[in-house]
Amino acid sequence: MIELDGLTKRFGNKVAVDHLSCRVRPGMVTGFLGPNGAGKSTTMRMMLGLDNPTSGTVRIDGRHYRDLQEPLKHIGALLDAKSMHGGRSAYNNLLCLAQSNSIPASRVSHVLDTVGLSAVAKKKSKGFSLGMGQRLGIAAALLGDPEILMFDEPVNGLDPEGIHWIRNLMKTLAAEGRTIFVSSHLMSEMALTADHLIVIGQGKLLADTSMADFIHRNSRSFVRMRSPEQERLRDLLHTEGVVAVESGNGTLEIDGETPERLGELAGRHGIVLHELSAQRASLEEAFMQMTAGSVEYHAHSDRDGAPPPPAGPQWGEQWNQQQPGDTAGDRTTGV
Ligand SMILES: Nc1ncnc2c1ncn2[C@@H]1O[C@H](COP(=O)(O)OP(=O)(O)OP(=O)(O)O)[C@@H](O)[C@H]1O
Repeated sequence: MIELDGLTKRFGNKVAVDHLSCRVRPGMVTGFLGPNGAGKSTTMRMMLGLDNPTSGTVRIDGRHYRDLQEPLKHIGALLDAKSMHGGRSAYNNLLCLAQSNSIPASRVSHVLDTVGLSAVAKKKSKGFSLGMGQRLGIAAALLGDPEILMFDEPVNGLDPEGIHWIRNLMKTLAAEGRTIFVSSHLMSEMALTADHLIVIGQGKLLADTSMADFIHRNSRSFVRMRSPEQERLRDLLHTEGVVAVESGNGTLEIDGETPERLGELAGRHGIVLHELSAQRASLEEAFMQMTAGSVEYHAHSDRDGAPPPPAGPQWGEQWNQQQPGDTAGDRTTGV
């Protein structure tokens, strides 16, 4: 378990992490989300004792990182894949780490095998591709067989096979009861990997909840219907008090109803349907919805001449408006 209590980090006037309090629990993959500059890397660096908090605390299994003896046996991390000594072989890089934490040399070969780098174990790591460097960083994280693992953008540079592999590795490690904490900007990948999400914006905690709950609260779900007898269908829905909105291409969108009820209704009146589908937003859409208009760093296209987006709601505002009552262990915090 990783415990953050009032964790705060200032760089001069810049508050990178702002009174962050949350728990990263064992037995699941917890995704760490936030737009560029939200404070994710700074938070992870403080967890590993690489940055000192301005105030607040972070504990690894109840202890400060600096108080852990042989820390690689408690927490393994992939933060910067380029942090390896380029002039050393993959094997020797890992051997040095192993020796500094009293880890038997046999683990080096074991983790190189796990990440698929055995064939290049004797090659200098400066010649490694981005993906190979990423695998070596993951091997280092696994070296001490720790109960807690932290990965910052682990799929960066990996090919599709590598992405599939790291996804399954994280799920397997979580199923063994370990604490897995992972950041990524790849929402589609995060949606497939994480069970739980911690979301921050401008250094503050915005959401600490299950993946399903996050998507449910931050996205619209509706039923889409299409029929060659659209007039009859519209009349029927109107008569039944169902509000349908036309969305172009002859489709109707209906909020607050189930496909089962609408399908049965159409069936009872002999109306042919060409489409009846439940529409649920993706994690990416839910994330964009939550962060709309409040991201710190926007890109603008010069070519389309579009003006910058209007000032939207602040981070987490929409989230806070949608609080029907938290479930145990799940919560959100206002900005
Ligand atoms: N050493 C530093 N000195 C000054 N400012 C810093 C330093 N490290 C981070 N910051 C600032 O703190 C804020 C948070 O940065 P951080 O790298 O933690 O964000 P992030 O969520 O990891 O971003 P990204 O998704 O782009 O990697 C940013 O505004 C960044 O410019």
